Amino acid sequence: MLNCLSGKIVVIGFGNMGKALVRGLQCRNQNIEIYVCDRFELNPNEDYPRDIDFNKLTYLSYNDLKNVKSNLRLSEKDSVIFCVKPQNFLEAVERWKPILLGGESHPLVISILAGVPTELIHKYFSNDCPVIRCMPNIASTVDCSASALCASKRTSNNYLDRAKHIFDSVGKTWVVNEDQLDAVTGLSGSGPAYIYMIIEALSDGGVKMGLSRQLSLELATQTVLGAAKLVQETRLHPAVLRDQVTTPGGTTISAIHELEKHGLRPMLISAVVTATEKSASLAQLVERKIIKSNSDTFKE
Ligand SMILES: NC(=O)C1=CN([C@@H]2O[C@H](COP(=O)(O)OP(=O)(O)OC[C@H]3O[C@@H](n4cnc5c(N)ncnc54)[C@H](OP(=O)(O)O)[C@@H]3O)[C@@H](O)[C@H]2O)C=CC1
Ligand SMILES: O=C(O)[C@@H]1CCC=N1
Repeated sequence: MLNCLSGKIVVIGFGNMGKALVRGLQCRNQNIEIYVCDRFELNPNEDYPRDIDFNKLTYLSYNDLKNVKSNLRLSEKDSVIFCVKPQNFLEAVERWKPILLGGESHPLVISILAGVPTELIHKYFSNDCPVIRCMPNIASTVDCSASALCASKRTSNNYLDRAKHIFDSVGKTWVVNEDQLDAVTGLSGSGPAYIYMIIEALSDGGVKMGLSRQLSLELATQTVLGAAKLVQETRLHPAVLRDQVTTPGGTTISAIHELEKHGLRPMLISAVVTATEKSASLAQLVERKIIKSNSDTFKE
C-alpha cells in the first residue's frame, strides 16, 4: 500500500485532522503534490506536527488567491479532502470549488465531516464527480487511525481504492456501508475522547492512592495500550481476557463489582448511541445552511 498514490491532493481545513492527514501522506507517499487550504496564514510559532515538511507543500490562502487559478488545475487523477467542521462546509465549498473544481474533468472529492452524507455532497458537485465519505480518528496523528469509508452510489470502486490508500497512510481502514458511518463516528471517530477520559480517571485513582501524577499517567497509558494490543493480537473476546486478570477473591473482581455498580458499561454504550444520533443530526444542520444560502441568493 505504500507509495501507490500519485497526482495532487488538496486538503481543505488545516486543523487537527488536516494536519494529521498531511503528515501521514507526506511520510508514506513520494509521488504526490500536497496543497493545503485554510482560512489563516501558516503561523511559524504554532506547534505543527514535527514531521510535516512545509517545503513540500503549497499553502493556498483564503484571502489571497490571485495566482492560484493558473497553477492549479485538478484532473481525475487528483483528490480534494474536506477537513473543515460541518458548519463550515458550505462556506468552504463556495470558496474553493470555483478554483479547484471548475474544470472539465473531476477530481475525487473526499469528506471526513461527521454526519454529512454523500448524497448531500453530490448536491454541490457535478453528478460525474466521484465522492467518498470517510470517518478517521485523531490517532491519525500517530498512524493509528481506525478509519471507515464508503463510496457514494455513483462512485466506482477504483476511487474507493484510492481513498483507501490515502487513509492507509495514517492507520487501518475498513470499507463499510454508508448507513453504518454515523455509528462508526459514535464509536471510533469520537472514541479516543472517551478513552482519554478513562486514562485521566485511572491516573487520578493512582494519585488518590499516593502515586505521583507522572507515574500514574504513564502506568494508565501503558495499561490501555497493552490491553488494546492484547485484544488485537490474540483476537480473544475481551471478556475472556478480563477473566484472565480476575483472580478469584482477588483485587480485580472487587474493582469490577464497583464498575458494574456504577454502570460503566451502560454509560459507554449510551455514549456511542448519543454520538451516533448526533452525527446523524448534523446532516440537517448542513442542509438547513444550504436552504438558507439558497434563499439568500434568491433575495440578492
Ligand atoms: N477532530 C477529530 O477527532 C475528528 C474530526 N473529524 C471531522 O473532521 C473535520 C475537522 O475536524 P478538526 O480537524 O477537529 O477541526 P479543526 O477546527 O481543528 O480544523 C478545521 C480547520 O478548517 C478551517 N476552516 C474553516 N472554514 C474554512 C474554509 N472555508 N476554508 C478553509 N479552511 C477552513 C478552520 O479554521 P477556523 O478555525 O478559522 O474555523 C480550521 O483550521 C470535522 O468535520 C469533523 O467532523 C473526523 C474524525 C475525527
Ligand atoms: O466531535 C466531532 O464531531 C468530531 C467527529 C468525530 C470526532 N470528532
